Amino acid sequence: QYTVDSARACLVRQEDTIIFALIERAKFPLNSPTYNHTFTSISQIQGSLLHFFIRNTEAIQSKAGRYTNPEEIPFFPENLPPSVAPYYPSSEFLHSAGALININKDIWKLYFHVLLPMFVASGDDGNYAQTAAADLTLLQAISRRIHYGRFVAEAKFRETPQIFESLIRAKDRKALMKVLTLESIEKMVVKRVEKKAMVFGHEVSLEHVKEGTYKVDPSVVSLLYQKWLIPLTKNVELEYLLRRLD
Ligand SMILES: O=C(O)C(=O)C[C@]1(C(=O)O)C=C[C@@H](O)C=C1
Repeated sequence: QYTVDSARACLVRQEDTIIFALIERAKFPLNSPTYNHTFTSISQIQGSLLHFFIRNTEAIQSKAGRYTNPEEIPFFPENLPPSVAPYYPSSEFLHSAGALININKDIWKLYFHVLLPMFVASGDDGNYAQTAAADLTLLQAISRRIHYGRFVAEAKFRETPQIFESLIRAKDRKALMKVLTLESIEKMVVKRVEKKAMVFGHEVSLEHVKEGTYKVDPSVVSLLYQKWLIPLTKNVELEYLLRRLD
């Protein structure tokens, strides 16, 4: 079962996943042909190599059961094949109306237009398939983190329903956002991810740990959390709560 504390612990663990995924994507330059809709001339591939890669990977993952887990949300939910994996009964923690919140289209646009240019170098090294794979891993990690706001919100609601119910009925977004916001925790998250990016991103050899060079810029990681990941998680929390009494 989820509690506010266990949900927070999960967000902390997801930081590791996101930072390693950032490091893996930052290994490659922008590699813009990956995203070019006219680059692939093979008739089997329609659209960009990235679209081809992600649609097909999501189809396989869907068959293998990835999206039977409510923590996972696909980027292309249209026409996904059903899971063929054995059914595993999971407890239904989320309220059904809010469980369906999906802001992956916004995350997609944000990722390619704003985030990616912040932490990859310009250039082209020809590793387009590897680039698409690294993008998908990172997009999935970011999407899971932001949509995890549904679980955080449900846990908060269950701990103190009396605080939330009247605000939800009044659709008082401003007051709800105020209750959901804990500035001290946000500051801690932003500082911690910067530190993790330093620790995980060091060049390590047997002789020494090289100071001052990082595989992904720690200040970019903290900015990413401060400006986008935390605010979007809070938006998901808010939208979830607004549907909580439906
Ligand atoms: O820890 C919480 O209470 C959350 O709601 C998560 C989170 C975050 O995104 O990290 C979001 C809002 C709070 O202001 C603090 C942190």
